[in-house]
This record gives sequence, structure tokens and C-alpha cells, in this order.
Amino acid sequence: MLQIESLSLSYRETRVIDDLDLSIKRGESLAIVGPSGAGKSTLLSYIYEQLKQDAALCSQSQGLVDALSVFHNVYMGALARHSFAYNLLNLAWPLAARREEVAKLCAELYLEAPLQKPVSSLSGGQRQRVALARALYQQKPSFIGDESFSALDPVMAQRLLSLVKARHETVIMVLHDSDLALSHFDRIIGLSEGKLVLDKPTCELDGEQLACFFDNQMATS
Ligand SMILES: Nc1ncnc2c1ncn2[C@@H]1O[C@H](COP(=O)(O)OP(=O)(O)OP(=O)(O)O)[C@@H](O)[C@H]1O
Repeated sequence: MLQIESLSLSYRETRVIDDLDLSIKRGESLAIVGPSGAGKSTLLSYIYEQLKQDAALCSQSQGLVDALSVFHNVYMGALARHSFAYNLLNLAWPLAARREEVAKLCAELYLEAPLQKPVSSLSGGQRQRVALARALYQQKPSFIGDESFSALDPVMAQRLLSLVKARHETVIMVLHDSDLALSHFDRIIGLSEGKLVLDKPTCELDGEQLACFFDNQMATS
């Protein structure tokens, strides 16, 4: 699905990803872990650029439009699936079928906020679920997420990750939660200072190894 060879990425003169090789297979669930500043988001953005035809991105910055409602923000996930005129109509006077679709999706994400509520008035966890709903509403085969559950409690994060996995063939996510990585992903890769220092099937890893990794003590695997 994606073959990356000798990838180096820089911001101005600062190298952030350094000579990285990585292959990702269709159908995989891949967690990207590592300390803050290791280059995880930079690598994830690169991966999304390569796969964006078939992938929905749920980024750390979310990109929600604060002044618009929950419905409008979620509906934006479907813009590419419909004509300009149809989208314009739906954004001005949402059709009952689309409202029901968005309401059903929000309910599946345990998002209780009224659809007409502006996202500016939502909590951090609710905003994160609106961003997640918008990504799911794209209905793409692959999901690419950057700490998509960071504002949610562990039980909610587990539930929503299960839902994301049930709806996508391939899932690639940056995670800061080792339990989530171990319980829901086939493979875990770890970055440290822009280098790939871990790449193993989850079944070959345990919590202690990953805890060391998150504590930034792990040597090259
Ligand atoms: N737009 C940018 N311009 C300049 N430097 C950047 C930019 N974005 C990120 N960086 C730098 O690149 C490095 C890697 O950042 P990146 O966000 O990829 O790391 P990360 O592992 O995702 O970190 P975190 O877990 O804190 O989100 C950091 O040193 C960061 O300061």
C-alpha cells in the first residue's frame, strides 16, 4: 500500500525525519509512538499526503469551524461525495436524511450535543468527537489519526477506537496511550529524534517495553 524508503524531512534547516524506511500494508492497524518532538505528526502528515485519495485524516489541530454547528462541521466530511449544488442546499437547509445520518453517527460516538449547537461552545472531548465524526463521515477505506482520543477517558477511547477500526480497512494512528496501542493495533512503530527505533508486531511487545519507550529510555530495538 505504501513503501517509504530513505525518507528525510526538514523544517528549514532542522531535520525532523531522518533516513526512515517503512512499508505499510493494506489492512494493517499501525500505531506510531514516541516522545514529544520525535517527529510522529510530521511522519503522519507525510503518510496522509501519499494516501489521501483513499484516507480520512483526523488531525491534532482538528480544523473545526468554530462558528458553525455540529451538523455543519460533520457534514463537511461528505463534501467530496456530493455535487456543489447538493452541498450548498444541505448546508443551508439540511435534508432530513442527511440530518438523520449525522445524528446517528454522533450518537454512535456518544456525542450528546444538539446538532445545531456551535462547536465553539463544546468541551474539548466533544470537539474531538465532532472531528472524529467528520473523518468517519468521509467513508474512506483508511483512517489516519493524530492523537484522536487524547481528550477522552480510557473507556471512551477504547470504544471509539473499536468503532474506527470496524469502519476502516487500514488504520494508522499516532498514540500516547500504550494500553490502546497494545490492545487494538497489529503493529507498533516507535520514533526517537526522527529515527525509526522500533518496528514490531504488537504480539512481540509488552507493556513494560512500551512504557520504557514512552519514558524515552528505550535504546534502538
Ligand atoms: N511547522 C513547523 N515548523 C517548524 N518546526 C516544526 C513544525 N512542526 C513541527 N516542528 C518541529 O519538528 C519536530 C517534530 O515535530 P512533530 O510535531 O512531528 O513531533 P511529534 O512527535 O508529533 O510531537 P508531539 O508528540 O509533541 O505532538 C519538533 O521539534 C517540532 O518543534
